[in-house]
Amino acid sequence: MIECQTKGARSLSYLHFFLRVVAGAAVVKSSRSMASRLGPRLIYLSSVIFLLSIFTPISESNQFCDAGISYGDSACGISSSSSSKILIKGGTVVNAHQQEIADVYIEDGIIVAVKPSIKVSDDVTVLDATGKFVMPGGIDPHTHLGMEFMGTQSVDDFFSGQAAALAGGTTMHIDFVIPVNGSLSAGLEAYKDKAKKSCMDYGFHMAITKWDEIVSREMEIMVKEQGINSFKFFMAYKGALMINDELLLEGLKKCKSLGALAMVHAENGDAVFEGQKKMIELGITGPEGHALSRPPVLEGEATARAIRLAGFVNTPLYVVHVMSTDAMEEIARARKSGQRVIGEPVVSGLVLDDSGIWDPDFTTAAKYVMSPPIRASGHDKALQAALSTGILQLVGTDHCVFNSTQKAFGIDDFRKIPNGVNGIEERMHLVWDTMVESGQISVTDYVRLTSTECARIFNIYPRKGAILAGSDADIIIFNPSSSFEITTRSHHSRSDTNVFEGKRGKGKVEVTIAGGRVLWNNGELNVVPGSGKFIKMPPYSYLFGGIDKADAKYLSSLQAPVKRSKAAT
Ligand SMILES: NC(=O)NCCC(=O)O
Ligand SMILES: [Zn+2]
Ligand SMILES: [Zn+2]
Repeated sequence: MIECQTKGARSLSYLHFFLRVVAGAAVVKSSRSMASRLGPRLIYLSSVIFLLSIFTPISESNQFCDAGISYGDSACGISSSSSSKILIKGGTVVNAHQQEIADVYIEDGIIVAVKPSIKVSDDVTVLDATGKFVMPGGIDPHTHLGMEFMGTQSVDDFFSGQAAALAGGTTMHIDFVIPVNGSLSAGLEAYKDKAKKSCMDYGFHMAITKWDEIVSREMEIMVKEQGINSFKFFMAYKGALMINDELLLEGLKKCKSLGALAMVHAENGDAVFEGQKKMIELGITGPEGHALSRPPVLEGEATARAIRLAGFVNTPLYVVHVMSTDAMEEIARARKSGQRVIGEPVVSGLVLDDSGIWDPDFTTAAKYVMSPPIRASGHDKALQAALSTGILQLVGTDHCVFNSTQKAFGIDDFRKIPNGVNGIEERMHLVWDTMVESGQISVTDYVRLTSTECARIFNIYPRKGAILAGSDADIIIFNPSSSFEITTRSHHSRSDTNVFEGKRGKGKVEVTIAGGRVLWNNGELNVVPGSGKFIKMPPYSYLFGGIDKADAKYLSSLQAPVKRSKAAT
C-alpha cells in the first residue's frame, strides 16, 4: 500500500476540520443569542467563516467535483497529495537504457535526484515502491481528442481523454490539429481552445489538407513559432481529408526544409472508395463491409508509395497506425535499405483481430470500425514480433472515440459509421501484458516503446521519456504482481463501449505522477482542468542528423561531367 498524505496535507485537513467545527459552533451560538447586542454582526461574521470553510477546497479533487465530473467512489474526498516534494522510495527505476534500484526525489514538478537512500525532511510525501517498477509516464504519440470527423465529434475531449490517460499511466499525448478549411492557423486556434481544459501535458501534430503558398508559409510559422515539428498527410478519406501525390511531394519537401517530420495515414483512398462502392452494390452494408472495402493490400500499396516518395526527397517518414503485415513489411524493407522510416502500430492492432467487426450485433461490431481496419488474426502477432525486433519503433493508440449513438449513424451504411476506437487508458497495461509478460520484450524495451522513443522522435527527450535528474516528473509506479481488468463500467472514457471489454492481464499502474503531482493513486483520480501544459517540440530531431551530408553527396555525383563522343553526321 502506498503512503500518500504528507504531514503538511494532514495538518491542513485537521485545520480545515477545526475551522468548520468552530464556525459551525459560532453560527449555532450566535443564532441562540440573536437578541444580544452583537447578534447581527456575529451572525454575519460566523456565517462568512462557515461558508468559507465549506467552500475552501480540501484538495484539488474538490475542483474536480465542481466541474460536475467524478471518477471512482472517493474522487471527491481527501485524496492524493498536492505536495510539491515527493520521494519515491526503494523501487526499480527503469529507463530505456538501464534499470537500477534507486530512490527518486521530486521538487516542483522536476526530478531532482535519482540514487539510492535519499534522505528527506518531514514535509516530503513518501511513496514506497518496494518490489515495483518506477518508469517514465507513457507518451501517446497519436490521439484525436474532441476531433470533428465524419459529421460528428469524438466524445473524449482534452479533459476526459486525459483523465482516462492518467488512470492508465500515460502522462503526455500528441494530438492532431485539423486545419479549418485548409487554414493551419485557424485549426491551431481551435485546438488551443479545445486544450484549455487539459489536465496533463500535450503536444500537437498538424494535418495538411490542401496546398498553396499560404499553407507553405503557415507550415514555417507552425515550426518556428508554434512548437509543432510534425505534419500528417492523409492518403485516405476521399472527399474529406485526403491529399494526392502531388500535394504529398510538396509537403515532404517543405517538411524536409523545416526539419519537420512527415507523417502519413497510408491507405489508397481512391481504391478504398471503389471498394466501398463494390460492397454497397453487393448489398454488404454492415460494419464488416468496412473491413472488406479496405483490405491490407491497399495499406501496403500506400505505405510503399509514401516510403518511395520520402526516399526520393530524402526526408524521414513516420507511418502512423501500421495495422497490417503488408505495411509492416514495406517498412522493414525500407529500413533494411537504410531509409529513415518510423512505424507506429497502435494497441488495437497489436492485441485485437477482426472477429469483433463480424459480430451479429450492430453496436458490438460498429465499435471496432477504425481505419485502417483491425486485421484478421495473424497480423496482430506479426506486428508484435516487428515491435520486439526493432522493425516498428513505438506504440500509439489513435484514441478517437465515438459512442454507440454516434456509431449508429451508419446502421444502414457502414460508410457512415464514424471511424475510431479507444486505447488511451488501456495502452500501458495491454502492451505490458502482451509484450513483457509473454517474454517478447524486456522492461527497458517497454519503457522505450511506450515513452522514450516517442520523446526522441519528437525531440523532447530527456525532458520527457526519462527518469533522470532535470527531467519532468512524469512517472508511474507499476506493480507487476497485481492485475488489471478492462470494462466499460470502470473505464474513465466518456464512451459507452470499449473495444478491449473483458480483457484481463498482469500488472497494474498504481500511481501516476504528472508534473510532479500525484494524479492517480490506487484507483483515485485527482485531476484539475487547466493544469496541463502545451509542450513545444523543436525541429531537427535525431532523425535528421546526416541528411544534409547524403544530399551533398548525391548533388556532387550529379555534377560529374558526362563524356559523350560526337555523333556522326
Ligand atoms: N483511425 C481512425 O479510424 N480514426 C481517426 C482518424 C485517423 O487517424 O485516421
Ligand atoms: Zn489515420
Ligand atoms: Zn489517427
